[in-house]
This record gives sequence, C-alpha cells and structure tokens, in this order.
Amino acid sequence: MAMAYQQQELKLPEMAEAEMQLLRSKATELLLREEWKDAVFTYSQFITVCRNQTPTTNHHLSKLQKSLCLALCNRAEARSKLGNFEEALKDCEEALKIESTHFKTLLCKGKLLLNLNRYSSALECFKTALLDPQVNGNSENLNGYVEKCKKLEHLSKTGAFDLSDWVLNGFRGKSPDLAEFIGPVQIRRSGISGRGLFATKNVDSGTLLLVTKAIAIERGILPENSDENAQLVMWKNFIDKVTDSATKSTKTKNLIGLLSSGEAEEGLEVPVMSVFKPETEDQIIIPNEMSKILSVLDINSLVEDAASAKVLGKNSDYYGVGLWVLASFINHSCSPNARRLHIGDHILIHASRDIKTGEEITFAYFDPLSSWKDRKRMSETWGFNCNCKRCRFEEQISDKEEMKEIELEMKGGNEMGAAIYKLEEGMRRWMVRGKEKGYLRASFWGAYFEVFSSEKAMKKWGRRIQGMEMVVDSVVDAVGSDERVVKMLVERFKRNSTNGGVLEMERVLKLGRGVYGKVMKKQALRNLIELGSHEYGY
Ligand SMILES: C[S@@+](CC[C@H](N)C(=O)[O-])C[C@H]1O[C@@H](n2cnc3c(N)ncnc32)[C@H](O)[C@@H]1O
Repeated sequence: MAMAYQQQELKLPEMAEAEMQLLRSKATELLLREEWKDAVFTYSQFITVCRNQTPTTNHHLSKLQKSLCLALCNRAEARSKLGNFEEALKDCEEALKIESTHFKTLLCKGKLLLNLNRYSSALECFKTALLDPQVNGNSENLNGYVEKCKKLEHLSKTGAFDLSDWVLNGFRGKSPDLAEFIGPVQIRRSGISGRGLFATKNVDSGTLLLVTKAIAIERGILPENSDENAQLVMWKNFIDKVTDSATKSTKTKNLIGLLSSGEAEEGLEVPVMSVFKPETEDQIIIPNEMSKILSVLDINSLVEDAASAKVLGKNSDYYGVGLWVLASFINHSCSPNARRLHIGDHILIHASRDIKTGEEITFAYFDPLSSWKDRKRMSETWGFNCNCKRCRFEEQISDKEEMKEIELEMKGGNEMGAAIYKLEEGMRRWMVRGKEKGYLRASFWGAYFEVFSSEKAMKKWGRRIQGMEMVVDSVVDAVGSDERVVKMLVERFKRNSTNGGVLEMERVLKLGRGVYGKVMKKQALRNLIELGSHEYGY
C-alpha cells in the first residue's frame, strides 16, 4: 500500500506534465486555426491543471509560472478576438502579476486598452513593452502604437479632429483616427423631458460637443423597395449585438442601465459625466435592467442616415442603426441647435448654430424642415408629443383659416409663389416676429426652395416676397444649419459668381460648418458642400 502511494506520488507531476503538454499543443493549434472559442476552453483547462500542480523545486515553480503566464496571455488573445475585452484584460493583468514585463502580454493588454479607448493606460503598456530587449524586430510596430495612443489621447483631451485629408481623398484610404471626446457638455434635468445634455460654455456654430463610439451597430444595404422583413432582420441582429456587448462588459451593461425606457423619465437618475469617460473604473452599480433592453433600444437607438445627421464615406443605399450612450441623452427639438456626423462607428455631435452657456443641446429626431402636422405625426410615432416653442407657436397659428388655405394650396401643388406670398402677407398681418417667422418658413421650406430655384417663379414673385437671404437667415436662426439651405445658397452663388463671390462663399462656408462641424479645413468643407449640393432636391 505504502509502495503504491509512493509510486502514485512520483507519477503525479509527470502525469500532469504530460496532460499539460497535450493541452498546450491542442490550444496552440486552435489558436493558429483561429478557433477562438475552443482555444479559450482548452487554455482554461490548461490553466486549471497548471494551477493545481504543487511545485517540487524552484526550477519547477518557475517553469510552471512561465507556462501559466503564457497561457493566460494566449487566452487573453483569444478572448479579445471574441470581443470579450473585460475578461481578456483580467487575463493580461494576472499574467503581468506573474511577469510584469512579459512582452506579448504587454502588447496584448495595450491593444485591448486601446480598443476600450483607454489611451493613456494603453500608452503605458506600449512604452513598457518598448523597454524589452527582444523588441528589435517589433519596434516599428510598437512605435506605431505609441504614436497612435499619443495622438488619440491628445484628441480625446482637445477634440482637435481634422478630417480634411480623408475628405479630400474622397473617403478613400485609411479612415481618420477618432477618439472619444467629451466637450463642454453636462447632463442635467431637462425642461423638455427627463434628463438632457446642456452646454457648459458659449460655443459657436460648428463647435464639436462630443465624440463617442457605438456600443453596437447593425448595418446593411437596404434598397428603397426592400420589404419590412429585411428591416426586422436587421433590428433583431442589432438587439443581439447590444445584448452580446452588455453580457461581455459590466461597464456597458451599467451604461445601458442609465438610459431611459421612455417611462417615468422625471424620476431617472442624472449621471455624472465621469462615468462616460473610458478611463473611469466601473463605479455605477445599477440593478440588472436587461429585461428592459427592448424598450431602451426603441427609445435610444439612432438611424445613422436620419434628419440632422450626415454619414460620411458610405453609399446611399446604406442603412445603419446603432446605440451611442452619451448621445442618447440629447432630447429632440423642432428648433434644434446641434447635428450629428457619423464616421465609422463614431458619432460626432456639433453645434449647428451658436449656443449659450446653460442652453439645452438638442437635435431633430425627424425632419425640422417639415410642416407642424407632419412633425406632430412623426413625434407621435416616436412616442411623445413635442411641446417645443416652435410646435406650441405653430399649433396656435394652425387654427387660422388662412393658414389652412395656404397649406391646402401648397399640398395641391398649385403655384408655390402665390402660396408663399400669402404666407408672408399673413405673417405681416398677424404680427409674427423674429424667430417665429423662421419657424413658419422652415415648415414650408419646400415651397420656398421651389420658388427660389426657379427663374420663372422668381420673375413673377421675386419682388413680392421676402429676399432669399433673409429667408435663409431666419430659417437657420430657427432650425440651425441644414444642407438643403446651404444647397440653395450654393446654387445662387454659382449663378452670381461674379457678384460678391468671396463674401457669399464665406457665408456658405459658415453654414457648412454648422452642417458638418469644424472638423476640417476650408477646402475639404468646400468639397463636402459641393457633394451635398448634388444630393438634395425637392
Ligand atoms: C433618447 S431619449 C432622450 C433623453 C431622455 N430625456 C432621458 O432622460 O434619458 C428620448 C426620449 O426623451 C423624451 N423626449 C425627447 N425629446 C422630447 C421632446 N421634444 N418632447 C417630449 N419628450 C421628449 C421622450 O421620452 C423620448 O422617447
């Protein structure tokens, strides 16, 4: 009996060693074959066997630790390929506890942190890795990462993005480096509904307010005649993606837990801005609200190619739906002061006109250049009744008999010049002043556009209606910059290029900054405006 025990004692480490050897080869092969799930499973088995070993000598201990460190690092690699960044990060941290300068782990951890937008921590990792003597062959690659981290960290602090080269290259080549950025904004309780985003300082049109990466996006090409089924499939895939991200990351789950599900918004917590910063450790503790995920997505998902949005670098059949957490705190207004730009998985929100400290930042969930009745219908589809200043004013005025006649005339496709003339006259008699004129003109923008772009109509009505520049100014004052308004100015600019061209171009560029943001130089902006002017028409 004693003999058998002794034999077993002697054999145990060897058996374990053999088992480890087997698991190691299997896991390496799976890793090479990019079978990430199975690789994670096999490395986990290896790690358990390795941890259960009792080292017999110091040499044995050091051998076991080396094996454990490498296995943790490889499991991290496989987990990161599966998008399981948090778990992968934990593996890296454990591996680095064993060997604080393990080159491969430092590289893996750096890339993970970069993916999680934690630029300064990623930079630390890459810098430490650079100190490794075995770096030689890899130094160029590593220096590239160091530079990228420095650049992104700078961008995340300053918001000094420049998309000029990419735009000027016709969106070809490498897409621009984008970092998460929180500008002069703060979440507060809103007079519109629940919480909203507010400006913490005066900003002018085009100023970048925030840049944030999507939790998940589902994209596809949806031709105009595609059936509802195709949209439903996309929506289901999108829900799966969000759920998957939330399952893999506690932070993501907690952030989603902050979002409104459309009910009892007044009672919702007002989060501090630091929870949205990628470097902030997980600090929100919220009960698991995943059961509400469907309504949260219903209320907060954004379609990339919607009103108040531009998608850069994609074709026109393209359709994408996504969830951007911080942008989800922005309420709707029919008289909005911000717009969004979609580039890759990032959303960039910028002021579409000048905004004052303390003012709520809003964008339009649906087209602000549409009539009050159409907007009312769209806001009901969204599940709320828009009660913004513009809607309140237009609701009142919609009772006037004359207004009803004007609407009918415009709908009937009658002479738009006559209808506009009637509207302008009406506004004079009803003593409509200031911004309110812009509200009504924005509501009937299609008609103004038709008249201002037709030489025949202008010959007949031009003298009797307000000048185009005044109309443009008042519309921009009411709803912020819009590419359709810019388009009209561009066309006029082309017609009158010999007459005051420079000033007009400056004006177009100013409005262009409201549409695309101050994220590119003049020439690139000009190109975009030119592209935009081919895109829209009535
Ligand atoms: C994306 S969330 C905006 C942030 C939300 N207020 C919160 O507290 O989380 C969209 C929801 O906000 C509310 N909302 C946004 N704009 C509104 C408006 N103009 N009027 C009324 N409710 C609005 C609606 O409940 C809508 O479903």
